[in-house]
Amino acid sequence: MEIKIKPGAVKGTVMAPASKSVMQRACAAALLKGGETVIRNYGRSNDDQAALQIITDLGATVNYTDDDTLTISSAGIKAAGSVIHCGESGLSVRMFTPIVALLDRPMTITGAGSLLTRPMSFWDTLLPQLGVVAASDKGCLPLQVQGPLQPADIHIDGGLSSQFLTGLLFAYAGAGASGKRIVVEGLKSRPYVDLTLKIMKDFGLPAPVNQQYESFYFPEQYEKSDVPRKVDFTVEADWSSAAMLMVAGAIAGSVTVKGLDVFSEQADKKVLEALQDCGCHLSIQVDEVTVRKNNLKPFHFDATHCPDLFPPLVALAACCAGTSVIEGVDRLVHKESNRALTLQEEFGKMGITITLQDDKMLIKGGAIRGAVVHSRHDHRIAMACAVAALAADGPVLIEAAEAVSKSYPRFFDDLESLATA
Ligand SMILES: O=C(O)C1=C[C@@H](OP(=O)(O)O)[C@@H](O)[C@H](O)C1
Ligand SMILES: C=C(OP(=O)(O)O)C(=O)O
Repeated sequence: MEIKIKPGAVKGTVMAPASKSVMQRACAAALLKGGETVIRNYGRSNDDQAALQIITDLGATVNYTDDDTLTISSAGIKAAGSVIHCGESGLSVRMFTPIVALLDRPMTITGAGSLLTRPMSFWDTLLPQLGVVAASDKGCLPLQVQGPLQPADIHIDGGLSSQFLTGLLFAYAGAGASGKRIVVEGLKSRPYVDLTLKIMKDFGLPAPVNQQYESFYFPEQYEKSDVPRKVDFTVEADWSSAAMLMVAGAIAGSVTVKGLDVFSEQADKKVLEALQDCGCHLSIQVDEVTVRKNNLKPFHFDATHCPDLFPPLVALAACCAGTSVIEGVDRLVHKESNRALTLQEEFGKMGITITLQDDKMLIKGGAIRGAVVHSRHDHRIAMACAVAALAADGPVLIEAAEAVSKSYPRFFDDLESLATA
C-alpha cells in the first residue's frame, strides 16, 4: 500500500491506541493466572492479535464481549497443536518461548516477516540450563523446544533485549519458582521490565524482587496476593504511538493526545523530556498531553532504555534549527529493520542528513524535501516519515505503508483527522 502525505498544518485531538506492550503482557498474565480475565480497551494491532492467537493455541478461550472488551478464560497451559505462531512480534516470541517451554511436549515456535531474521540464539544456550531441549535455526526462527522448564539460578546478558528477561520472569512465575535468582548483566530497556513486574502484580502472579536491575529474586515464600481470581484489567494508552502524534503537533500545529497515563511505567513516556528540551509548547494533564509548534531548537537525548523513540525523535530533530544528538544507536540493529540505517537512508531521501558516530545519532535539522520513501516494512519508519512529511516542501509518498498495522492500524486515519486543509 502506498500513502501520500501532503505537507500542511495539523490541529485537533486524538485518542491514543492501546499499548501493545501492555496488551501482550496482559495476554500472557491472563493465560498463566488461570480463571477469567476481563480486558478493557483491548489492543487491535497485528502484534496484539498474534498474542491473542498464541494464548488461544495454548488453551485459553477469548470471547469478545463488546466493542471495547474481551474476556480470556484459562485453565492453565495446554496445547492442542504443536506449532505456535508469533506473527511479526519480537515481544511475543521472546515472552512466550519460555512459557511454551513449560509444556512437557515438543513444540515449534515460528513467526513471519522481519521476525524470521531477528536473533533468538539466546534460547539455545539458556533454555538447556532450565532443563529444556532447545534448538533454533542457526540463531533464528523456527525454534524447537521441549520442556518442562524448571526454574534455576541463572546468569543472563540483558544487553541485546529486555524481552528475554520478560519471558523468563513470566515463565518462572508460571512454574512456581521459589528461592531462585536471575542475575542480569547490562540490562537495557529497563522500564519494559518495570512494566512486566507491574503487570505480574496486577494479575496476582508471584513477582520477583528487583535488586537494582542486576538480579531478580523469587523468594521462597510469597505474601499471599489479595488480587481476586477474576481480574478486570484496562489496557493503558500507548506512549510509543502517542509520541508520533505529539511530534506532529510540535512540528506542524497543535495536537492533543488523550487517554495517556502520565504515571505510566511505559518507557516512551520519556518523549516528554525531548519535547520539553526542544522548546515546543507543552501542556501535560493527568490523562492528556497537548503539544504546539514553536521555534524548535536542537536537543540531546539518551534513548538507550527507550529505543522505540528514535523514529519519532528523528522526525522532530529534522525540524530543529541545528544538530540534535540521540544516544543508544546500538539498540536499533535488531528491530523490525536495522533502524539506524533505515532512518539514515529514508530521511536522506527527504534531504535530512543523519550521521552515525559510535553509539550516537546526529540529525542535522533542515529543509525537508518531498520524496518517495519506503517503510522498509518497519511500522515506526513509516510513521516517522509520515510525520516529517507534514513539514516537507512537497508530498511524501510512503511505500509499504501498511507496516503501521504492526502497532497502530489507525495511524493514517488519525493523522488525516488532524489535517486542517
Ligand atoms: O517489552 C516490550 O514490550 C518491548 C521492549 C523493547 O524491546 P528491547 O527490550 O528489545 O529493547 C521495545 O523496543 C519493543 O518495542 C517492546
Ligand atoms: C521493536 C518493536 O517491537 P517488537 O520487538 O515487539 O517486535 C517495536 O514495536 O518497535
